[in-house]
Amino acid sequence: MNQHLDRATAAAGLAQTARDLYRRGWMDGTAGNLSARLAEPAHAALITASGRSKGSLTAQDMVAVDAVTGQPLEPGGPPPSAETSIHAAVYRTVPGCGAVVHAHPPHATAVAVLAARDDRDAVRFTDLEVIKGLAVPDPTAISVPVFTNWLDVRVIGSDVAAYLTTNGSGIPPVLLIAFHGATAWGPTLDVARNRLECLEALCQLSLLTGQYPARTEMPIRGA
Ligand SMILES: CSCCC(=O)C(=O)COP(=O)(O)O
Ligand SMILES: [Zn+2]
Repeated sequence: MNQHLDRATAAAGLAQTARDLYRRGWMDGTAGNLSARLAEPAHAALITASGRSKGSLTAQDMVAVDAVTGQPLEPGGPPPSAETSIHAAVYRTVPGCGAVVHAHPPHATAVAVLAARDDRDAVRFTDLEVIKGLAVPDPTAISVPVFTNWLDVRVIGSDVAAYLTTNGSGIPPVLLIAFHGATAWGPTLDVARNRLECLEALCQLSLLTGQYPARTEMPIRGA
């Protein structure tokens, strides 16, 4: 089933989701960006404009971009998110992806900081029930990749695309960016947001229990 949305529905859903995540403290100080695929034109997605407070977005704060390249489709409008290339990397490599959600949730971001300090490129979570919310074949353990927070965001996008292409299906639909935040995706905006919530819950529980996630034993990077 094609779950891609008309522009008004997509804009309303993105603004509502951004308000919700902002109120939770996951999008402070203009942090975060959200996108959803549009039913038309083909290959289009609507993404939040760059640098806006995510607590008070309106339909005018959404930008249509080519979902595969990330290029704006309506020149002269507001600039799309500075992190559009990461969204495009997910859309072009994950079949059926309808939405991407990026935020700076405190516990996920803390784990991304700790992992980077330990020079890890992935963190492993085991046993926690909430893993089941990530739609993975084996819910007893997952490895979540941690990407370098390159100043040139296009390089992060390239790294994400290479990882998703190499590792294919069966990997968790979430990632961490070192010293930065977390991203999740799914067939719909609600599913992508739920998955981001599951990742934040995993990170929170791991930190609360003193079980900072174990080093993954799997080489998960394609490159
Ligand atoms: C103060 S947040 C720095 C940029 C960032 O990480 C982010 O998520 C928001 O970037 P955008 O261009 O989408 O507003
Ligand atoms: Zn960010």
